[in-house]
Amino acid sequence: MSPNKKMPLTLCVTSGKGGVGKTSFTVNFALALARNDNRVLVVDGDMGLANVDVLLRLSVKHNIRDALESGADPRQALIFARPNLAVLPGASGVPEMVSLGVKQQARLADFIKSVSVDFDYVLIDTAAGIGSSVLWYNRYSDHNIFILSPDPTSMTDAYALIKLLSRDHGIGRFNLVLNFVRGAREGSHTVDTIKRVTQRFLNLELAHLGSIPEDRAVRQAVLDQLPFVEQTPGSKAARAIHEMAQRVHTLL
Ligand SMILES: Nc1ncnc2c1ncn2[C@@H]1O[C@H](COP(=O)(O)OP(=O)(O)OP(=O)(O)O)[C@@H](O)[C@H]1O
Repeated sequence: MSPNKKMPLTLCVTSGKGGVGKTSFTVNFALALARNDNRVLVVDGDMGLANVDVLLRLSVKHNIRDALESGADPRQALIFARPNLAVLPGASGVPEMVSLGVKQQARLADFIKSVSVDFDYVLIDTAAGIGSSVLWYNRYSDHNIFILSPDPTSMTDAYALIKLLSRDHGIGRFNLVLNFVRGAREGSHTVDTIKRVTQRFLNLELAHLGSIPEDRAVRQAVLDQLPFVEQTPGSKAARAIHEMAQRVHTLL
């Protein structure tokens, strides 16, 4: 690497509650960034139940765990899924990868760093919950993107994870993406509520990167194993993703 080479910006996509659209967001946001001439790496950091490869219909030969254990060149595990877009597939059904020990964390950090150098953005799709791999990925990344839905359980779980990360892990900045929005009023009410609560009880200002409407195109794209920004580029969800990709500099 040349001494002046810019390091990639690493963004961790996380949520607290499961099923709120982290993987759909990560894959489609990555594609939108890739189409804006950025070189993007998606790391499937859901160490127990990986599925980035499923949404892109990729055939996986080596995953993150195989590459870590074999000591082979980590780049061999990368799949070049689209122009400007590579994927480091996660391990599925491997419970010990969910709770990382300190040594594993150090190896994973070296490993991800070594594959990241050729990219402008690294997006890490984490597991749901507050397992040690989720906390570690949040600490490792330059910035986080918190996906939540207007569902009160999603807000409660996001709040719990934000509290844990700010209190015990030194993270002071949180960027929200609201998903499954069914109307402007619901969207702004949800964002205002979580911002007010975190300001009042944690003394934290949350940033709002954008909102994605509930959109049948998203579910259909998952069923067809194609990203919705490709399958239905004119859909409301795809337009929302492209707008956020244009605003990515606000995370810096
Ligand atoms: N904006 C949306 N409109 C409609 N359906 C959506 C939307 N976003 C996500 N979904 C659907 O919600 C389901 C869960 O999405 P996804 O797998 O991306 O969530 P996740 O947070 O990554 O889940 P997990 O925590 O299990 O990893 C999928 O079936 C997806 O199609």
